[in-house]
Amino acid sequence: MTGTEDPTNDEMLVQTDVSDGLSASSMSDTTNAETIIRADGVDVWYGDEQALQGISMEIPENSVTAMIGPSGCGKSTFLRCINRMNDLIDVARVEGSLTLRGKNVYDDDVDPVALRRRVGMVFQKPNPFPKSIYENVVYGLKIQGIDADYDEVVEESLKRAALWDEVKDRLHESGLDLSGGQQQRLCIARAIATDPEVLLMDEPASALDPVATSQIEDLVEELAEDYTVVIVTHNMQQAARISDKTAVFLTGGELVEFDDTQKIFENPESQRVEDYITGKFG
Ligand SMILES: Nc1ncnc2c1ncn2[C@@H]1O[C@H](COP(=O)(O)OP(=O)(O)OP(=O)(O)O)[C@@H](O)[C@H]1O
Repeated sequence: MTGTEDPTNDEMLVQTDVSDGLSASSMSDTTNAETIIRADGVDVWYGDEQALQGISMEIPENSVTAMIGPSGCGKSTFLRCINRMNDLIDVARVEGSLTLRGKNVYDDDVDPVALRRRVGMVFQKPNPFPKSIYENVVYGLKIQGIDADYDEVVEESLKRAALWDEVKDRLHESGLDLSGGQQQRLCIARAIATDPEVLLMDEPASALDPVATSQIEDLVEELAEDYTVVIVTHNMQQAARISDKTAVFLTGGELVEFDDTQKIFENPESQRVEDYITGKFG
């Protein structure tokens, strides 16, 4: 997506959600943080091909959890399980249990639309809608018919996304006129304007230059004070810098190790993980 097109189906889905009204709690001490997402034996198939095998992990709230591993090992697939974006792929089948605050998101009575409001998503390439900065931020609220003080939401969301100072004098100019890094922060502002609990980020900095990447990394760390961030990255240094927990997936869709980030990078249990993070393969 070049940023000049209409919103894709995925973006529209994330933005057209209807609220079930649950809001984030705030907890800054990740050591004692409660589990917000628990995967237990999650298997995913695309047709006959198994993409994830028996994934189990507990993600603490108000923390950054990184998913790393070689291309095709299932990181994005796992991310998309959390807000049921895989529902949109006809051939995808998910088994096992994946709970958000104790409720299995795959239960029949869970509305995927309401779920996606609690679990926002930021995509790899910045994809502002072809609208003003202001309209981008309030888009989700407006199409959900949520009445709010839009001016306040815009200011608050842009401040939380560390973009306010750069755009406060041109809120009615097009979001597409911003730099790539600013566009991605605008997309983050758009994702948090509807007050989700979890933010899923699929390689949010991979299309950005080093300065913009560093701004996004700082922002992710700040966002974890109010949100639970789950981020897929190809960049191991980035995972080491910004995450509290790291999940290492390896070929075949296996979660080989999940632990505190420092442990994974300094003293992993698995030889395969050590080989991967020291660059012996992948
Ligand atoms: N829509 C789909 N239809 C069929 N197979 C798919 C689909 N999406 C992913 N796959 C397959 O599932 C496996 C895992 O893919 P996934 O994109 O989750 O991996 P990844 O670790 O995120 O890869 P990358 O780092 O390259 O983005 C791959 O074999 C991929 O080809």
